[in-house]
Amino acid sequence: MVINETLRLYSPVSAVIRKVGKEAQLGRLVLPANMEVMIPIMALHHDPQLWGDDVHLFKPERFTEGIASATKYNSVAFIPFSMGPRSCVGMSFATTETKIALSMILQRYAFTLSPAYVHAPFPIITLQPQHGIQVMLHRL
Ligand code: HEM
Repeated sequence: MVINETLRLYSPVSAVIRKVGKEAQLGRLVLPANMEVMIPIMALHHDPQLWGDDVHLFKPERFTEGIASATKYNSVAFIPFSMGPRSCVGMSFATTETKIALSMILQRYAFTLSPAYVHAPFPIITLQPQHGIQVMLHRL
């Protein structure tokens, strides 16, 4: 739940681009062949119509009943790893690695943000903390 909520609010990849293979109808739009379409992952993850008025709050409990329930069964509302045949091949690896790293840290330390921390998510190819993330570790 914490990992999903982090990926929602701070999606490392903020958008993906796809090329239209052959002319296609998308709702009222006709997309010509070869047109490039940007899918704004970050905007979808921050859309109050999809997530509610508390969209900007960090609330891992949104995912208590899983992703399908959190997105009200709208499969494009949460796509940090993109979707379809060219979605991220590293998804399971990245998620497992994050769980292992977090559990190794939390078995040994409690941590809080340093007062020096300045919240400044900044997209440079991937989303990054502009001034780093200063934390204070407390050995358990
Ligand atoms: C939290 C971590 C990660 C996120 C959020 C992420 C997200 C994404 C996204 C959104 C795409 C689609 C990009 C596009 O179509 O333009 C992608 C593709 C890809 N990712 Fe990741 N990724 C992560 C970690 C990893 C890791 C750890 C690996 C390798 C071990 C990896 C390997 C790849 C590869 C090879 C593709 C291209 C797949 C293709 O085009 O068929 N990713 N990733």
